Amino acid sequence: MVMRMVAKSYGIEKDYELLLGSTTYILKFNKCLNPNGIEKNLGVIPHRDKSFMTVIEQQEEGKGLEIQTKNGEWVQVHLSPSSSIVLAGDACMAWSNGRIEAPYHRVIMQQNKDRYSLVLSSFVKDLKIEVPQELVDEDHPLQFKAFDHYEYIKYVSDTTVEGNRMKGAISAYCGI
Ligand SMILES: O=C(O)CCC(=O)C(=O)O
Ligand SMILES: [Fe+2]
Repeated sequence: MVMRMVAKSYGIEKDYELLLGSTTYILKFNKCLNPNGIEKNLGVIPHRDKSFMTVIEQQEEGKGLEIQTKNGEWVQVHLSPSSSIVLAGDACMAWSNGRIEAPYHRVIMQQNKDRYSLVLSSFVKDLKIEVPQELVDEDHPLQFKAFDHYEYIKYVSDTTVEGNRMKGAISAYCGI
């Protein structure tokens, strides 16, 4: 829904519909353990999602998820149990020719209890992700070559933890 609106505003609905036809989803149940008094314990390491899009629901109201701003500051995302947050992943950033930023995020544990969240991620299967022509012009030269999403995931997992932490993994993989 969010993506459909974004695609419409860029005039690339047809390209988006094509991707949607090849989209698969993975639902992950995430548990971060009680930090047992350790202040500001890291729950999830800073990363950019390797998915196309991610939707996060946090079980309880509270702090935890943080997103890094362009000037390097970490800001807390306040999520109520009835709301979700939509994050763009690396694949969406590349597809949009860098127009849609995949946020660098992490989870910081600040309460003395386990934290549960539901993470729904989308991936594009059996179709190369290619920047729509409409998003390339003199002011916006092509930034990413066409790529296979699952090959990209394989590339990242082959480079182990380092690959997952790498902020610029997608640029290293298919950047121009
Ligand atoms: O649990 C969360 O709120 C975020 C988890 C996350 O960033 C991820 O699984 O990629
Ligand atoms: Fe994430």
